[in-house]
Amino acid sequence: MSDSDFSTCDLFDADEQLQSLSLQLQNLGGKKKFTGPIRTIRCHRDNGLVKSTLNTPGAGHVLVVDGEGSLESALMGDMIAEAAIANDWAGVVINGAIRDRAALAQLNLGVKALGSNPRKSAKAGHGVFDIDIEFGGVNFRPGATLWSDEDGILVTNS
Ligand SMILES: O=C([O-])CC(=O)C(=O)O
Repeated sequence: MSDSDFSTCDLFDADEQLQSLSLQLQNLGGKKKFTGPIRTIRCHRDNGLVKSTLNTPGAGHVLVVDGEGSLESALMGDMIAEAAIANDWAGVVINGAIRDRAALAQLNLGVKALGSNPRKSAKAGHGVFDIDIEFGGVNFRPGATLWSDEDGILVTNS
C-alpha cells in the first residue's frame, strides 16, 4: 500500500484487532500519512541514538521513539529530519518533543510528537534500540506495521 492511499478509519473497520493509539500526538511533518514497519528507541532527553539511527538506511521504516513523555528538550529537529528523508525513513513517531516545527511542516517526512521545545537534548547516545516499547496503550514491537494519518496511529499486534 502506498503512503497516501489508506485511511486509518477504513483499516480499523476492516480489522478491529489493530491496536489504536489514544494519545493525541500532533501531526507535525509535511507528510500527513505514512506507514511502514517499526524500529524503536527508548531514550530520555538524549537524542544521540535517534540521530545516529536516522543517519542509517531506513528502507521505508517508521522510527518510534519513546522519550518517556518528556517535553523538556527536543529529540528531533530539521537537520535530523532531513537526514531521515535522505535515508528513506517513512516517518518518526515521538512520545516527546521536536523543534524546528515550521521547517518540519515543509519536509516530506511523517512526524508525530507531543509538542515542541527549542531546547536541544544531550547527544551522549544513552538509550536502547529495537526493544518493545509501550505508550498510550499500544505495544510497539520492532517489525510490526504502523499506519499514521490525521485520525491517529494503528499498529499490528505481531
Ligand atoms: O540536533 C538536534 O538535537 C536537533 C536539531 O536541532 C536538528 O535536528 O536540527
